[in-house]
Amino acid sequence: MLPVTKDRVISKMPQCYTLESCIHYKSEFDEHVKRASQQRYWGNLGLKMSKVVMVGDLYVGKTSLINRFCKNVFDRDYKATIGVDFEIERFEILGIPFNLQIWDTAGQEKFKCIASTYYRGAQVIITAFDLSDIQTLEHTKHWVQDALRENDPENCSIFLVGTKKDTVSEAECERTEQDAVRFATEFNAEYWSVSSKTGEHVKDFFFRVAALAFEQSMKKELERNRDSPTLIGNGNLIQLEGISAEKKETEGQLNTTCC
Ligand SMILES: Nc1nc2c(ncn2[C@@H]2O[C@H](COP(=O)(O)OP(=O)(O)OP(=O)(O)O)[C@@H](O)[C@H]2O)c(=O)[nH]1
Repeated sequence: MLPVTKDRVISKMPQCYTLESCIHYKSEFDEHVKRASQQRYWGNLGLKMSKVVMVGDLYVGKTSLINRFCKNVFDRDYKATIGVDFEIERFEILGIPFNLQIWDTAGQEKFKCIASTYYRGAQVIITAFDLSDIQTLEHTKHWVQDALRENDPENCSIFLVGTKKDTVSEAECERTEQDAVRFATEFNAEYWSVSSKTGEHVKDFFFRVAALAFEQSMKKELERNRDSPTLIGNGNLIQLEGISAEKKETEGQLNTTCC
């Protein structure tokens, strides 16, 4: 099993990728897992939700991918996304509730300016292309650039997803994947191929997204906690006979001056 790293490109999705294994194989994670058992420790962390934005050309299957995962449905009729839409999907990782807020954005040019206002604050950017339409792959670069413009690249995980796997032959898929992996390497993304129609790889893909987002948000919290040393009380909190210690001290100083 391959270790989980942000910058590794998966040319072929390992079938055995599960949320548990993703987490388990991160060596750095062991330390966190131990601490996770200390409920008080986790109780102090604000691990709740990560924002995911899905971008890509119109008709590549962004809405279908989200609907397959969140509602387990597939609609063969095309209904263009107008502006944006979102779903919240709940996970429990290491016993900790963790949500993904998945934003579906419109691929149509006329809605792009509305959709792009929702890119901000994303921890995960998913850029989708149609495996049967190579042009849509070429456009992913621009979609990622646009999404990154609104975010800190250091804090974003990027996924490149080839959709409609059921519509291409094995050979055609492999040919396109060679280009896709090249693109993914260029923008430091993980590559996956899925079919919303059959459901192939869809669940594993979103589990992987959740695992990475969770790990990212946990690391951020740990760093934040490390930077701010625990303060046990302060002048305003420790009360001496109804007057704060800080106030007493000030008064004491005043008194000393007077006498
Ligand atoms: N065969 C097949 N068709 C798919 C798949 N995913 C999506 N489609 C079809 O492709 C068309 C476009 O899908 P959407 O999910 O609406 O595409 P979109 O990227 O959200 O489009 P915009 O909202 O305009 O940006 C629809 O007719 C879907 O039924 C798939 O995995 N296999």
